[in-house]
Amino acid sequence: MSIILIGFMGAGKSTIAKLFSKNYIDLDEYISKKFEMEVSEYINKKGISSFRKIEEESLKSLVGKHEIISTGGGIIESLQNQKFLLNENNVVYLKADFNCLLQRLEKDKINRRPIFENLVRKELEELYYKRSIIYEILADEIIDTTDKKVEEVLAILKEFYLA
Ligand SMILES: Nc1ncnc2c1ncn2[C@@H]1O[C@H](COP(=O)(O)OP(=O)(O)OP(=O)(O)O)[C@@H](O)[C@H]1O
Ligand SMILES: O=C(O)C1=C[C@@H](O)[C@@H](O)[C@H](O)C1
Ligand SMILES: [Mg+2]
Repeated sequence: MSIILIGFMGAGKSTIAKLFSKNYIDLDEYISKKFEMEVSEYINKKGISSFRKIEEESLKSLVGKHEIISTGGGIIESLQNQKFLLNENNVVYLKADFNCLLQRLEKDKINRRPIFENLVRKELEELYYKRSIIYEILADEIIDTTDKKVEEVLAILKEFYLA
């Protein structure tokens, strides 16, 4: 079994997965290593549809092989992935208020996110609300990370799965 973390950009999926288990895989990192370029570069060069296809193949091939998987925020843009995630039993939605996510994303100088960088605030907010409904439907567990430290979120996840 694999725990699969879903949620909007900045929810902390990659951060939490790395801390939860050595046997983690981050989909963005996996794709980046496989194609020897940053995800942002891949999207800019090959387009978002191509990236979504790669995400679909990667998710399917990695589930079951790692204790925890952190997905990219847009994993649920694919209907195929939505169906796939609906059939999985350990999908955890890391959620947070829009303003909280915005603050985290603005502070994060390490990761580049074309979807975040290329949208104005209103567009990003619309995307957030559109996606939030889908994350909720697909989730088996939901952790609200708003105003929670990384360590607190990690402790809640461990309570669910390691207690
Ligand atoms: N609970 C938290 N409190 C404060 N900052 C956080 C928290 N979780 C993550 N962060 C910070 O927010 C930024 C984004 O985190 P992270 O890259 O883990 O998000 P993500 O969900 O993987 O996003 P993406 O969908 O783009 O991959 C990082 O700088 C991280 O340190
Ligand atoms: O929310 C999104 O659509 C994305 C989130 C990131 O994790 C990356 O997967 C990429 O930048 C796209
Ligand atoms: Mg991530």
